[in-house]
Formats: sequence, C-alpha cells, structure tokens
Amino acid sequence: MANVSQQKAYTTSFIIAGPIVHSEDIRALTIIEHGFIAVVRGKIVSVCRNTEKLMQTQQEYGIEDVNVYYLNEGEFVMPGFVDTHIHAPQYPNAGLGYDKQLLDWLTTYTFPLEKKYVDVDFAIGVYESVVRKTLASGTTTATYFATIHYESSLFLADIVERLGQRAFIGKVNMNHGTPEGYGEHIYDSFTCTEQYIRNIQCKRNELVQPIITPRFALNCDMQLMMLLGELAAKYNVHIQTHISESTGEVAAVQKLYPQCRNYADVYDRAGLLTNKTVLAHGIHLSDDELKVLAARGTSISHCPNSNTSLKSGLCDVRRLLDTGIKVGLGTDVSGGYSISILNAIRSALQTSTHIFFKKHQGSGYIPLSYHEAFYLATLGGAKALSVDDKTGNFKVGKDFDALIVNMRKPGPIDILDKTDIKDLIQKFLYTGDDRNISKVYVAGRQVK
Ligand SMILES: O=c1[nH]c(=O)c2nc[nH]c2[nH]1
Ligand SMILES: [Zn+2]
Repeated sequence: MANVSQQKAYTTSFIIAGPIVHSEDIRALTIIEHGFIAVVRGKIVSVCRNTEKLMQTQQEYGIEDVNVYYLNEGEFVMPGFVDTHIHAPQYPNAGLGYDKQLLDWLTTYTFPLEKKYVDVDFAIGVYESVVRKTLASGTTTATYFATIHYESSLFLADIVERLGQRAFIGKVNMNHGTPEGYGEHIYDSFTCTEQYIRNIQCKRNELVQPIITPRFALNCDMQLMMLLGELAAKYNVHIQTHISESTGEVAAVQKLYPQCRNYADVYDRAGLLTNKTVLAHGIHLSDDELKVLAARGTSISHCPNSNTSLKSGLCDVRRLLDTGIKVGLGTDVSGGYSISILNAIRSALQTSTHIFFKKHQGSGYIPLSYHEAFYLATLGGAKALSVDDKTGNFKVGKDFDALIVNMRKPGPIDILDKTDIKDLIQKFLYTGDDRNISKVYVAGRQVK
C-alpha cells in the first residue's frame, strides 16, 4: 500500500481512502468520515461510505495495492475549485491599482498591460505562471479571459493543455471605444475568433474549450456582438462577458444603447444570453434583468474580492440564488488581488455578512454559510459553466477533479487541539492556503 504522497503523477486508476467532503446541493455538505473513491482512467467509478468493499472494488477494476492511497490524520479529499472568471494577462497587476474605480482602472492600468500581449514571449512567461499558480491554489477548472491577441491566446490554451487544467479560454473581442493600440476592426475580430474556435476545437482535448469573449457592452458594438452570438450558436460554444459591475458603467451602457430596455437587454438582443453564458459581476441588475437571465439559463460569476477592491459594490448572491440564477465564484484577477478561490470564498462570506448588516432588523435575511460558499466554489461553479456532468463533486461517472487537503502540514495556522472532519473543513476554508493543498487532480491526472 502506498501513502498518497508516493503516488505516481501519471496513474489515473487508483483508490483514495479516508475522509471525503463534497456538495450534492447547496443546502448541506456531504461528509463521509471514512470511505473511499475509486477512479478508473480518470473517472469516478465508485464512492463508498465505508471501506468494507474496498478490496472487492480493487479486484473488480484490477487496481493494484500500490495504487490504494490512505489519507493520514488531518487530511481529506474534496472536489477541485472552479474559478468562473479570471483574466490571465492581468496577473502582473494583481495587488496594484485599487486607487481607481472600474472605467478609470481599465484605461489607467489594465489596457496598457493587456496591450503587451502582442509579444508572445511576454505572454508565454505570464501564462505559464498563472496556470501553475492557479493549479497550485486548487483551481481545477478556470474560465480565462486572454487578450485581443490571437497568437498569445492560443499559447494560453497550449499551456493549459500541457499543465493539465480544465479550462475555458477566450480571445477577447473589442472594436468600440478602445484605447490607442488596443482594439480590433470588426472583420478581424470576427474572423480571428472563428479561426481561434476552430483551432482549439481541433485539439480534441475535452478539458480545453474555447469561449466567446466580448469584453463588455462598452467595448463592442451591436453588430459585432450579434456576429459573436451567431458564432456561439454555430459552434455550440460558451460565452463570457461582464455585466452591471459599476454604476458608471451601467449609465454609460444606457447612453450607448438608448433603444435597449436595460443592460441585460443589450446582450439579449445580440443573442449572447444562453444557457452556456457566464456574466461576471451583475451587482446592479434590476429584478427584470434577473428574470431574463433566469429564463435564459444564464449564470453569474460572483467576484467579491474585485467588487470590493474596485469599490464597485456589494453583490447580493442570496437574491441571485432566490431568483433561480446559477452562481459560481470568480477571482477576477486583477480586479481582485488574489488568485485563490479560497480567498473568493472568504470574500463572498464577508460580503454577504455586510449585506446582512445593511438590512433592517427582522428582515429575515440569512447571510451565506461556509457550506454554501463551498458549494459555490465547486458544484455551483460547475453548474454555472454547464460542466456539472463532468466535474464539481464526486458523483459516479464524473471526472476525478480533486484536492487532497492536509491541515497538519506546516501552513498558515497550527492545529493544536483535537479536531473532527467538520472542524478541518472550516479551518481550511477560513484559514488555509495553498500549502495545505498537497495534491491536485484533474480527470485523475495528478497536476500538483
Ligand atoms: O473587472 C473587470 N475587469 C476587466 O478587465 C473588465 N473589462 C470590462 N469590464 C471589466 N471588469
Ligand atoms: Zn473581469
């Protein structure tokens, strides 16, 4: 029998035995104190609540003793994190520029940095760091914005593929209101995007998918957005953009599209609201807009660190969920300063508590709980991206995207008292960091 730390990186058929934690729905965590998960060629074939049938399962799937890994005291296995919104090229700016709000922040800090990705060598260096760092932080699925540059966006896809992450990767579209040297002609924007989609689909790697990425309604005209909506339908691909992040942005969109009822209507008219669309932020959406998103099956990426860092506002996740909208968490680097979904969990919990403070006494408002935040970071994110048939929890038939968490490792805090599995989970969510994530798996492949 092997300890989990001795596992070979390339073994995709194995059993992990010990404490298991995952979400089956938002209401509660499922905790198995001592069970096992059997993985065959990267897929989960069995999840058991005890170890009685472990040897039988080994025999059934021909899993040798050396590929049975027992977790030690202080360890547990959980699903990998899903980051539903992150700008890979903005990583060099993480932690910088929070003296400005969204529209000024874009022109002062973000566009000048993104321009540099015309240089593929610069892009490769940054993208390699981003993918390694997100994997090390437990992000097994990431939804990336790249830049407008075709070549460097493809390099991001290559790096993701080589390092083994599950990801949606978008070449950004921008043909309106763009800064000097960082914009596209509508024809190039459209044709490059189509070529980009074909190029990524040719890889035939199920883990790496293209995603259509109009930056937001202020940087694309209606004609381009409509063409992109058609492309999404033609190639059956996902769509991502931003919506209703700051009040200044909402006012500018209303001015630019006076014929549209509201911000969501701009995207709806363009055919961009589908059940494979994920919209970042959505802080200032009206009830009417939420109804449209729910009807279209469009989801929201909640990016609480960014919403606070750029002083955009408090997004009420409870309201989104109550309207039937799918919600996942996003780091939104570098609007957010942290690459880690653990940080997004904490920011989401704090934002929800701040909203609770603002409500009047007796409103009955219930702030998010840690197990709801765990759901948003895993299964909620997978549902938001419509990949919950593949990932998000440990259901038989899904890919094994998972983290081995070790709370006994030298890390940010010491565990001094006796703890049960529930304590370990909470300690990890509130105080853990990547030092506590000892192993990361995507589709059964060990990637950390
Ligand atoms: O947080 C954000 N980051 C961006 O890069 C961006 N572009 C448009 N709107 C945006 N919001
Ligand atoms: Zn963003």
